[in-house]
Amino acid sequence: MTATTGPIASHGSPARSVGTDPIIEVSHLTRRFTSKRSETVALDDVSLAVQPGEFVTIAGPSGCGKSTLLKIIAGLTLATDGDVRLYGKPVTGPQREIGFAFQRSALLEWRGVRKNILLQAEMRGMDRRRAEERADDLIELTGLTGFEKALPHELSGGMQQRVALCRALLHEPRVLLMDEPFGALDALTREQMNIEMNRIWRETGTTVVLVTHSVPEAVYLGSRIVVMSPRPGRIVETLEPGLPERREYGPTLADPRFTAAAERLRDLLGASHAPE
Ligand SMILES: Nc1ncnc2c1ncn2[C@@H]1O[C@H](COP(=O)(O)OP(=O)(O)OP(=O)(O)O)[C@@H](O)[C@H]1O
Repeated sequence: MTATTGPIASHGSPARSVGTDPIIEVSHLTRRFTSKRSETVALDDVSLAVQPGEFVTIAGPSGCGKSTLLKIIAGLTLATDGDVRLYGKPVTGPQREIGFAFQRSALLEWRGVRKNILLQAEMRGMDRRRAEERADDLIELTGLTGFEKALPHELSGGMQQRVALCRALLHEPRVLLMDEPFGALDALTREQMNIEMNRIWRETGTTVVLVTHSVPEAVYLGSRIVVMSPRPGRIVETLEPGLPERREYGPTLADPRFTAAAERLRDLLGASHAPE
């Protein structure tokens, strides 16, 4: 693992600016979906502050409002009540200054790896040369060198997710929102992506909020793990295992701080799955 220089590291050193203002601030958020026949309360009074440089994982049972929370932070859907601030400003519509990665990589089948990554630059009207340099740095960072022209169907699922990740990071967002980005991958590829994600987080200093159903993924990646209840989604507990930022996979999984947090998370999710 080599330290990266150049545009990738341009957020400055990946300093965790503890004690500064939150980069994301969610206050008393409620989201109801109302139709003629029913009303669903997806989120109920959720408050969460994310500091610059944190890696927050959000775990919770299916349907507890995790995706809705990410979409509200991104300004893709509005809250019914409550307030969201990103970079200190109220979120009132779609946010451009973030990266978003989904479970499905959503690549264009007829475009090669590099051109799929550069789509982000085209949509934003970024300076072409800067974008190309940045794309090449990201291709190197994510181990895609040699596959620049490969089409999505020629790539493994893990490689496709790496391309999607490069695209989400191309414009150097300070905040990256990820909705189950590795959920469709096999277990070994998922582990590999977790290891890479930890490295990319450390090397870029990006603030990450990642939604997951996986207990090991939540604890391995998160500097903080937010646990949600079944619908209506509320935050039931926040875990801070205190693991170092650099995490070798095997030793981390055997670390008592990891095992204790994983056990607690399993308990909370298990308890929240119990019939009412
Ligand atoms: N656009 C919508 N219209 C109506 N109901 C919605 C809409 N989006 C989400 N919901 C409902 O809100 C609740 C929360 O959905 P959401 O997708 O946020 O949950 P989730 O925790 O991300 O689920 P999963 O883990 O299964 O992806 C669900 O009951 C869902 O049916």
